[in-house]
Amino acid sequence: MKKLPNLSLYIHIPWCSRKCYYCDFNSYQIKKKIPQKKYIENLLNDLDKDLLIINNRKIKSIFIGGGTPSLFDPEIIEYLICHVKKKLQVSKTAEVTIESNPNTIELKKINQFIKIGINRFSIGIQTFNTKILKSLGREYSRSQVQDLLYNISNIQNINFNIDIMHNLPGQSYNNAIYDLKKIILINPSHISWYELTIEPNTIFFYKKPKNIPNERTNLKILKKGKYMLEKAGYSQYEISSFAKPGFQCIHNKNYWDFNDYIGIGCGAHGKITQINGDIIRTIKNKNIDMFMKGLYLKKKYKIKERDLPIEYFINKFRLLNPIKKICFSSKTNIPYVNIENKIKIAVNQGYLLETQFYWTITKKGINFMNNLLEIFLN
Ligand SMILES: C[S@@+](CC[C@H](N)C(=O)[O-])C[C@H]1O[C@@H](n2cnc3c(N)ncnc32)[C@H](O)[C@@H]1O
Ligand SMILES: C[S@@+](CC[C@H](N)C(=O)[O-])C[C@H]1O[C@@H](n2cnc3c(N)ncnc32)[C@H](O)[C@@H]1O
Ligand code: SF4
Repeated sequence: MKKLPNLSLYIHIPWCSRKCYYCDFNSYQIKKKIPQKKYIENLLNDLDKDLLIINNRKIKSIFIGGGTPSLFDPEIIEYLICHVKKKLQVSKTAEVTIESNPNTIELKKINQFIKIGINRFSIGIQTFNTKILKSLGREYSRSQVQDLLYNISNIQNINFNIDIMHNLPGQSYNNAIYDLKKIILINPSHISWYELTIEPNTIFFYKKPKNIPNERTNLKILKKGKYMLEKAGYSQYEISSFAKPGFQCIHNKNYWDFNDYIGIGCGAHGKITQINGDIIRTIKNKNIDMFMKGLYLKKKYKIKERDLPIEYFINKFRLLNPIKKICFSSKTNIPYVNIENKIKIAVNQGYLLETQFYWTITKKGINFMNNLLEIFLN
């Protein structure tokens, strides 16, 4: 029987204390008390439906993302994890992440989460500059951030990630480098350094910030930032991800390696390969009220063969390292000859290097990723 790809579980919690102006993730500002228990029951029912298509496979990682899942009580998250483990075989060494931001988590909560089996924390800081934070629609006090980061970095052997952003409104070269310097001093095991993108359906899309750094400044920030991160022992293994040795994010890497994942919760998506080679995409309802009424599934379909190369490369190219050619066929079930011509075009245009066993993305390919990916559009 054909070996199926690794499988992970993504759990979406869609509430936030407020909605940031740049964010297009499926998240909603809390208006009344969150019906935590009711939502978790629905998550578990949603999972039951997906169990039918996963063939009893073992789960290698769990990611509780959002939104802001740390808004939930640890007892409720414990109930969730406990029941997930009854329904699925979760590997004993599974990475279990929870996302948080500084105004929804403190030392006591971190310790409670550790006790119930969370072994990776992801904290969204974005920037230390209060003025810039405000312009993003985010607010937390300086002492909240300082206390949290001091406390978490003093927990022995803790695995934690910090999200920060650059290319922010009003952010100078010095501001951006100062943020990175501060993060490096805190010494997290993982840093996600995102460039702000203006996404449709966000406040920034309708009211574009005027004072975003120009391209020259942004390139300077990127060059210096990467140098600082590498010098501090973080190696870049994905466009925006930097990790200390042994701390690459197993869950996110699973996506980029085009492996499988179950996605439960409002707006979550999943990708699940079947024994016959079909790759099934699931997309859950984004609307909380509909989800709570048991209308979990929005769409479920077999990914068309003609769409698989672009889906594969959108993920794989993010990892920047050489791609083993045989992996393409083993993950997509498409013979290599089907994409041979497109690869030739990408090589001729200088976006890819091809050797007997590998494809490697060039500097030009990284800088003009969209042009490279366009070649694989059918
Ligand atoms: C979905 S959020 C969840 C984390 C948590 N709610 C928080 O904001 O701290 C994950 C991360 O995505 C990044 N992000 C969200 N929107 C972005 C955008 N438009 N451009 C770049 N990064 C973005 C932010 O760094 C954020 O921390
Ligand atoms: C942008 S990444 C941030 C990861 C973080 N930097 C880390 O290293 O842990 C995480 C976000 O992606 C989104 N996400 C990930 N997997 C998803 C899925 N299967 N369905 C829907 N959203 C997903 C969620 O909004 C989640 O908060
Ligand atoms: S960035 Fe995080 S806190 Fe802000 S709206 Fe998005 S999910 Fe919520």
